[in-house]
Amino acid sequence: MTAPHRSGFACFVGRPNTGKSTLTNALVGSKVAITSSKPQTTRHAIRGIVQRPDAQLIIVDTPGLHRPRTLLGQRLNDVVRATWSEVDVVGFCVPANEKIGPGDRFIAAELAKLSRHTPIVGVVTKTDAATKNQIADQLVALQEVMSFTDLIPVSAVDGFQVEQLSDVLVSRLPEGPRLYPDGELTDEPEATLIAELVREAALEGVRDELPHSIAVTVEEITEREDRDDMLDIWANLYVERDSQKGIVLGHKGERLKSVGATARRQIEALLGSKVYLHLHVKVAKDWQRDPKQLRRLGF
Ligand SMILES: Nc1nc2c(ncn2[C@@H]2O[C@H](COP(=O)(O)OP(=O)(O)OP(=O)(O)O)[C@@H](O)[C@H]2O)c(=O)[nH]1
Repeated sequence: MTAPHRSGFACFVGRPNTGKSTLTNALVGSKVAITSSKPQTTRHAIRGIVQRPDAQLIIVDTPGLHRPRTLLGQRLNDVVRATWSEVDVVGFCVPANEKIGPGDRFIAAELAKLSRHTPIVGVVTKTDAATKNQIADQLVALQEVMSFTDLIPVSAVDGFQVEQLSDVLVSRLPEGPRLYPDGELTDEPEATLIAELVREAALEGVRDELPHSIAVTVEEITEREDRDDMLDIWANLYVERDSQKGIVLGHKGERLKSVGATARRQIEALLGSKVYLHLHVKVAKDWQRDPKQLRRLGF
């Protein structure tokens, strides 16, 4: 009897520089390609898809969890937690060659709340950069921070146990068919979050005039061909009536310009990349009362 096919979502969490991206690439097996096709099953950014004969493992991205200092910081943390609670398995990454610190403990405390519903796999990364004793000590130390369903040391650089990690993650997925067509590797950056940032900026100062009339869609995100540190983002800002369009645009479009500038700065902070924001205002008549429009706007 062959094993049932499994499919589902995983994400890696951990302090910056703990090797999450490199590990994702090692698991996926080739550089993550960017396609424009929008996944239907998740609103989160897809980092890569591990295609195996027996399983499809979709690795999603989360922005880092921070000690929140601002409302936006709290919002971002909410997004992170929402992602964690929607995946089938979480990998908590801690490098073998660095002492476990307060940053790791902060994340572990958050993850512990999740562990009743979601399996958490402890991943000791960068084993190639540590001695056998260091690795053993780190496994013990990590186990003392919180309890895991599995604990595994890996190296994305020399490939040590990458296959085994893939097996462990897959074993935690539910049975199910492929969710994406073969060969499709998708990377949808935080489109939902970007739309939220634009909406926030647009509502600043005019909340009373445009209570709930604004919706934002992110139509496309592309990398500039001639430079890899610049993203072009096309977003539409929908209002319900022509009169509201004037409010959003402001005198000679000045208001929209400043909304765009505010949103751009926040998006750049979020993505860690320079951004050119192409922002267009459109009227979608009475969209709040039109189910078809609502669906199109992501509600
Ligand atoms: N020696 C060694 N270095 C690694 C390994 N994996 C990642 N690195 C290095 O560690 C650094 C951080 O790796 P990333 O994969 O970018 O880490 P990350 O956790 O995704 O970082 P953030 O995006 O900042 O959260 C890079 O310089 C990598 O080359 C590994 O298995 N062994």
